[in-house]
Amino acid sequence: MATLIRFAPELRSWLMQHLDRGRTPDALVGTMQQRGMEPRAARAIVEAFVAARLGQGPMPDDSIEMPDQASEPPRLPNGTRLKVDGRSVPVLARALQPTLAVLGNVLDADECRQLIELARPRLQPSTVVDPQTGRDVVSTGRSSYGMFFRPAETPLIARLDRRLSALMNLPIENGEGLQILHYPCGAGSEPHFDFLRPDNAANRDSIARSGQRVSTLVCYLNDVAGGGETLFPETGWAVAPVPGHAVYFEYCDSRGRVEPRSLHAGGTVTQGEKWVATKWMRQRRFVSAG
Ligand SMILES: O=C(O)CCC(=O)C(=O)O
Ligand SMILES: [Fe+2]
Repeated sequence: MATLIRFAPELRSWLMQHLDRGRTPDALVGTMQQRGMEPRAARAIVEAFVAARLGQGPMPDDSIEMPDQASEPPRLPNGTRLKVDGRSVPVLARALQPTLAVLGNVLDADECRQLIELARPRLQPSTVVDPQTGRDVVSTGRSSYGMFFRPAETPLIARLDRRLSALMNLPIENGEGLQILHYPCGAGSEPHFDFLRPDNAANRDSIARSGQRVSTLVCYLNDVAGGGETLFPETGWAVAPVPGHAVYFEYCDSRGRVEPRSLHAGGTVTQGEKWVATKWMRQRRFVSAG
């Protein structure tokens, strides 16, 4: 069941204008609440406009449908400790909306070191998909280096694929190959979403094969002398890159609705260097383009 919420044309143009100017969804919801709108309705309206701008649905005209049911429970299990692969993984911090958690003891020191050494000779400048052409171009904002392991490429990778998918509470086959990123001093990444925007053919094909990306686990592999936090500007969180720890976040529900508050960035490394291993999970079995 859903409730139809109607709104005035003035609200529509006010929202479009302020989203164009880069105001955050939270700030807009806050203003609408101050002007007397019910919080859940305000959030549903703003989310519908944000989703439409991300190519995730039609631009609302004068009404939206607000689902009556509460939001879905997170995929990340409850509790302060997760038991996975014979280890006890503490949940050091957790937020519900959006689902965001800092996990300890995800990788041990030897695993971190091995991942860096296996990846080092295979690193390439990071690329982003050009929204106009759908082609990979070397990113100017990111200025990091990266590589992908194939799923279960070595016994170590197979073990980590198993452990990380168990932590993320999804079948191992839904996982993309583990990605390693290296940020030299001065590098970082621009605020971005990990879900795929269907505004180019490569992303549309990828979503058709494997479904949307639903969750991310970024594992920190080394001690960063300065900077390099993972930043979530919509929540105010800055997660410190502590070796062996990881930050986990979810951004797509079972109906394919994406979470704009999952916006995040790799803060600039101001001293030393930063290495991470990223696992992305899909709605269904991951089938690569090749
Ligand atoms: O480096 C980080 O902290 C974030 C990495 C990231 O956003 C990604 O791999 O998608
Ligand atoms: Fe990301």
